[in-house]
Amino acid sequence: MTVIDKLAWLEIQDRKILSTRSKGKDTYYIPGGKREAGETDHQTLIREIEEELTVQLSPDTLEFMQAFQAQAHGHAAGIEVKMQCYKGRYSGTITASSEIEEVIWLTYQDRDKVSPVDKLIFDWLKQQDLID
Ligand SMILES: Nc1nc2c([nH]c(=O)n2[C@H]2C[C@H](O)[C@@H](COP(=O)(O)OP(=O)(O)OP(=O)(O)O)O2)c(=O)[nH]1
Repeated sequence: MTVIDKLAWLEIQDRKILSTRSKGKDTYYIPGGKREAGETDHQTLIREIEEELTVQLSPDTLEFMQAFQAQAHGHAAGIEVKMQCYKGRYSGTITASSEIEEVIWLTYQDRDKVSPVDKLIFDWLKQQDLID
């Protein structure tokens, strides 16, 4: 089985989770991306979050939360994505970069608008009473 190795940033404010939508897509993704050869979790996360949202994650504040795995959205059946999720503080102002069309704060009511792995994450956040 192929598993795509991704790091994701779980940023919750006012009991909503930060999500993004790429140009031309109709499904929301939690921000993050794929590891490049030799990168640590922290290096991948910091790079991807800066690329997508133009903010800088503070390395000392990054804290692993949980990993989730499911069918990768937009890929053939059997290709899965594993998202290792971290929380952490940031500096700067969250702004959509050129690759992102929309930045949005979602609640559990928006579960049908996110990818399969994000549905697992939404379920977990709801269970932990972290999102509305
Ligand atoms: N970042 C992110 N990726 C997700 C989420 N849910 C989900 O299925 N994915 C999937 C989309 C793809 O099927 C899979 C691998 O991404 P991809 O192969 O399209 O990677 P990419 O070129 O966009 O690379 P990258 O910028 O994310 O590093 O990750 C999510 O919530 N956030």
